[in-house]
Amino acid sequence: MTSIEEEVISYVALTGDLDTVVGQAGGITTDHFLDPETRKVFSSILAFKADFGEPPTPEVIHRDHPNFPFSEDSSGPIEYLLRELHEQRRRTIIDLGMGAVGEALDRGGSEAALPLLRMMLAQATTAAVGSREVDYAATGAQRLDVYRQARDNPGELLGIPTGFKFLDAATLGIQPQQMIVLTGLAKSCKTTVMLGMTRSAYDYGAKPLLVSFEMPYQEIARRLDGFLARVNPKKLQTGQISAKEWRQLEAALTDPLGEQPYIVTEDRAGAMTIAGLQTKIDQLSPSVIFVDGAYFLFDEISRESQTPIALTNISRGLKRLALNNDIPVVVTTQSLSHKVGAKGLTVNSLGYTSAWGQDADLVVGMEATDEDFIYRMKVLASRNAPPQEHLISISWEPPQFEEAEVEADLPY
Ligand SMILES: Nc1ncnc2c1ncn2[C@@H]1O[C@H](COP(=O)(O)OP(=O)(O)OP(=O)(O)O)[C@@H](O)[C@H]1O
Repeated sequence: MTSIEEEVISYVALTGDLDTVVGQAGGITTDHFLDPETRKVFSSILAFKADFGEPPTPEVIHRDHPNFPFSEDSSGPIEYLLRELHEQRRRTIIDLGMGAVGEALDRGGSEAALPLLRMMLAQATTAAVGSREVDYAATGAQRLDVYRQARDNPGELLGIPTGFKFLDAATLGIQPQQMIVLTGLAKSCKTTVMLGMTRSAYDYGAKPLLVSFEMPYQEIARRLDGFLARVNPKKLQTGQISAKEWRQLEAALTDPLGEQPYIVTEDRAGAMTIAGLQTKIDQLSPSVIFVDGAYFLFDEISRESQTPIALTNISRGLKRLALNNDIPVVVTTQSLSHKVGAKGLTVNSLGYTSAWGQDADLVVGMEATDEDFIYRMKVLASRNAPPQEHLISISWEPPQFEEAEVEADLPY
């Protein structure tokens, strides 16, 4: 079996892409290679690139290091491999540091141990994924490229479409590192809207992972199937389905939905904490994660759930998940009816903690209106759009979303 270090070297040699590994995003140096043999190979790749402007081919590496085991099979995408390398290095720093701190403590007491402990902590923190520094002063040209791209394609979506034109126009899509909070009172169609977003993400080519603390898988699948086949999900349960609807259902479900997986986890116990969600992300590599009923998550720090401190830590933890994994995190959480005043749902309606409003890049509220099936979708808070609202109809016979006309210029 090849190691992660060998897989990274194989990736560079086979694709010629060294920039992803050693560039700002990858942040890998020879220090990340703990095995002396692979470290030697990686050093020689860097030296080759410095001399000739490009990384060596597998043939060149093979000539200098005949025993190096190239592997075309990789245990995950390059982003995963790089994160594993960072993790491996941080573990080693902590492991060695703890040993040294323990020895110092035995010999010279806390006074001797403390400086070592601080040093180990500083090293482990700077080696952390996501703590890579950027030289703002030197990178204007790179940002200019990004701005030029935006100027040449005005209004183009920057992320995954939500399935709602109103939201897409306001946000330009759900982007990596963002945390999006969908809120509302009980039964305000939060889950239904989130399921709509998961489908939109899937159709766009994203690989969603859905964790629901609100609904069992069968019910989620029925609701998704209902919207897909345009048959009321209730009928799929009762069996009272017409011949025409059955044909629609068959046409919708006989073939796989698409090429990539759409994963729903039933392992709620395993996904109950931020660390549990991180493990799921590590195992399943989704490109976007949806958590339905995030207020049910258990906070490992306070060892509580649904208390103000627990919810604050969970909100912070979810945002960290988005940042560290470079994926969008979309969650639903309930608002409190006694926090809904004359203005209706606001960002303060989330209750218990102000963390959701502070940590989220976008807070979307769903509010029932006096009219059946008509809901107000509100941008309650957004880092890059003003508060605004829009009427959405969610009907069930057949199931469909309909939006009032969107006046803004749409990106598509
Ligand atoms: N098959 C159906 N036909 C008609 N109405 C339905 C159907 N399924 C759900 N609804 C309505 O949709 C609303 C619930 O939607 P949803 O579960 O998305 O809300 P929610 O805000 O996520 O609820 P919760 O408080 O459980 O988190 C309810 O008003 C319910 O009556």
